[in-house]
Amino acid sequence: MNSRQPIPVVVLAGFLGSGKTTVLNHLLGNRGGTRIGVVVNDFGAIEIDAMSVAGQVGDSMVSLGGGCLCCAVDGSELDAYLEKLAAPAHRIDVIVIEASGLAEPQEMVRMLMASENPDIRYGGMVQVVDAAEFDETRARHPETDRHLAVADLVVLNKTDRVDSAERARIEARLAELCGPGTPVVGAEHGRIDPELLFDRRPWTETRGQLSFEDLLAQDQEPEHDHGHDCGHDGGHGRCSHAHAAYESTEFVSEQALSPRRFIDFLDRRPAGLYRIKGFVYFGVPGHEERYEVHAVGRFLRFAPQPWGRGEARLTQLVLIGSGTDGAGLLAELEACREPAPREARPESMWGVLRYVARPAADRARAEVEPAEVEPAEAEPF
Ligand SMILES: Nc1nc2c(ncn2[C@@H]2O[C@H](COP(=O)(O)OP(=O)(O)OP(=O)(O)O)[C@@H](O)[C@H]2O)c(=O)[nH]1
Repeated sequence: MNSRQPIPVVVLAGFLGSGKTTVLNHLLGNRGGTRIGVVVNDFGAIEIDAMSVAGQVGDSMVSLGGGCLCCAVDGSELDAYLEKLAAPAHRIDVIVIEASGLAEPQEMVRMLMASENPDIRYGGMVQVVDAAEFDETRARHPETDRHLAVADLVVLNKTDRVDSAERARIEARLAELCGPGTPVVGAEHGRIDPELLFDRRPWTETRGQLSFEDLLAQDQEPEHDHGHDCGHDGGHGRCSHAHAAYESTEFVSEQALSPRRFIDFLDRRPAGLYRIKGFVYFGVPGHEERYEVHAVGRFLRFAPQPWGRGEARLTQLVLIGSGTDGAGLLAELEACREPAPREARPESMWGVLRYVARPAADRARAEVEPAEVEPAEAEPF
């Protein structure tokens, strides 16, 4: 069995100076043992300290050390660089593209969705917004509103530069401009929880030979020995970040979940629920695989995969959010349990299958807008 999963590619967009590079540097500096591939259009923009020890890998690609590779591209080269970054030898877990200057974010998303590269999959679009320049940016760049409408997650950055009344006004405006239920995460200096975008592995998982830089980073981040510092200790734990408070709710079920009820739950998920990850067992005849689920904001994907040999048929989910009602979410998930999955009709899977990435050939033909492939509502049947 080929255990290699396609690498998620997250698009980080936002207007000039909104803080994309700051967010990126924060993600790189707090990635735990996760190996990140970064695509930027200008190395100069990356300020991470590791650049000082960066080694050249060749072909405009540099190693940022400790599991990060970075390449600088223009739009036409993107596919080629994604292919290079996704090469198994690099063991990259997630790729982040800083979209500015490369292409319109929609174009980027379309390109990723049409990509024939089986080693990557589109992983959602994050739009960074400068709180202090909100009105000016919209006035100068009317396309901002279009970008916000297709974002899966919005980072309202530079919240230190506005007072609470102004922040509330911007958040209310964003709620109108963004797609229904799109989460808006406030941040100072781009400090968002990396877990909102990708899984952070424990250091030990990806550490082969310890490099000097690995040791240095571990020294600086002693809390990373469990892979993250969010106090995700099962149940409904509060995160201990000084900059933001996120809660993590975990759900495990030995019983299958009803696809219809689960899709209904996902369609109704509150905007404060920023991320869902894990896998689901539906057990519907013909669809007994392990369905990996990945949601970033409104972005939602399922990926069916075979179960490992002897692996228990379980559903295991982690839900990360802010201001979420953990007990309420668990109660809703409990209500999704299905005691008799084998009696379910195959059509009951349609709602789930709509979120499974289709083969590249189909995707290229479809020429769809992101909003159309991430419908907000389940199929009525
Ligand atoms: N006060 C304040 N400044 C910030 C914050 N985030 C970023 N900055 C500053 O804003 C400036 C622009 O940040 P960048 O991260 O370079 O923004 P960018 O979107 O990558 O910019 P371009 O690459 O030019 O599009 C830098 O001087 C940052 O230090 C924040 O939350 N608060």
